[in-house]
Amino acid sequence: MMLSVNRVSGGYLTRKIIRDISFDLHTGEIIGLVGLNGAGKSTTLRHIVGTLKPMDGEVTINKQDWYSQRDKLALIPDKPHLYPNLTVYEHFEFIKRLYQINTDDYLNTLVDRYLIRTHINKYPYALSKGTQQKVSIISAMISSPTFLIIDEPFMGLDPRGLKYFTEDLIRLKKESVGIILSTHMLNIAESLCDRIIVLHEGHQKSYHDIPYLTADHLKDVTLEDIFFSIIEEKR
Ligand SMILES: Nc1ncnc2c1ncn2[C@@H]1O[C@H](COP(=O)(O)OP(=O)(O)OP(=O)(O)O)[C@@H](O)[C@H]1O
Repeated sequence: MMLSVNRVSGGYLTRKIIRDISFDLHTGEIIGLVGLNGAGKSTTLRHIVGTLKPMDGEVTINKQDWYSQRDKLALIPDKPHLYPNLTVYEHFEFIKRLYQINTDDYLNTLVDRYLIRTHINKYPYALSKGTQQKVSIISAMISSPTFLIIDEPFMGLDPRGLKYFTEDLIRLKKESVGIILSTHMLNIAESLCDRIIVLHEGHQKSYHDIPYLTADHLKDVTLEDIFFSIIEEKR
């Protein structure tokens, strides 16, 4: 199965932020999206999950319109969007009903893995930022998406959460989930991703396979070196 971003341009009202973005995401691969603050990473992801409609171009899943395929997508946003009037338990129940999930096995595994059990009856206001982020991660994972779209997930996580989340991304990739990961952590992007897109001022500046980045002629070059050479080109 393939998610295709075909020459997508878009932004907010009349303000165009991203221009002519194109790539294909296959199931079982992780694409990293990196760029400076304001480069347009979140805006790109919003076009993929359908929060924003492209001004030009289109997003398709298996060549079908995004709308008909939207249940195959899940988003982990950079800031968790939790409902203030629902407890953690009620959030998970809501997702279970929405996606008609009949078993708690996977949910229970994740709740223990991310140490959420003691918070299960709390409302979002009583949760730390990192715990809210974990609730958002679990909510996205239990919906068993074909494509998981992730916006800068690492910032609020403690070292243990970071380790388990990174391992979960590798597991999901093995289970044939296609993942887009927007992040500022270039070392994590380099180790986890199959391909990297560098976005700069709304333009897709580089789109490389990790095998290309680690090929002989670039063997002493890191993603960080490539990143800086791209973003400082014009200065
Ligand atoms: N809701 C919005 N309404 C209007 N403009 C917005 C909105 N969200 C973002 N922008 C603008 O779009 C541009 C790109 O922002 P975006 O959040 O996509 O960047 P980013 O690469 O994700 O940055 P960061 O790394 O800081 O998260 C910025 O100039 C920002 O001001």
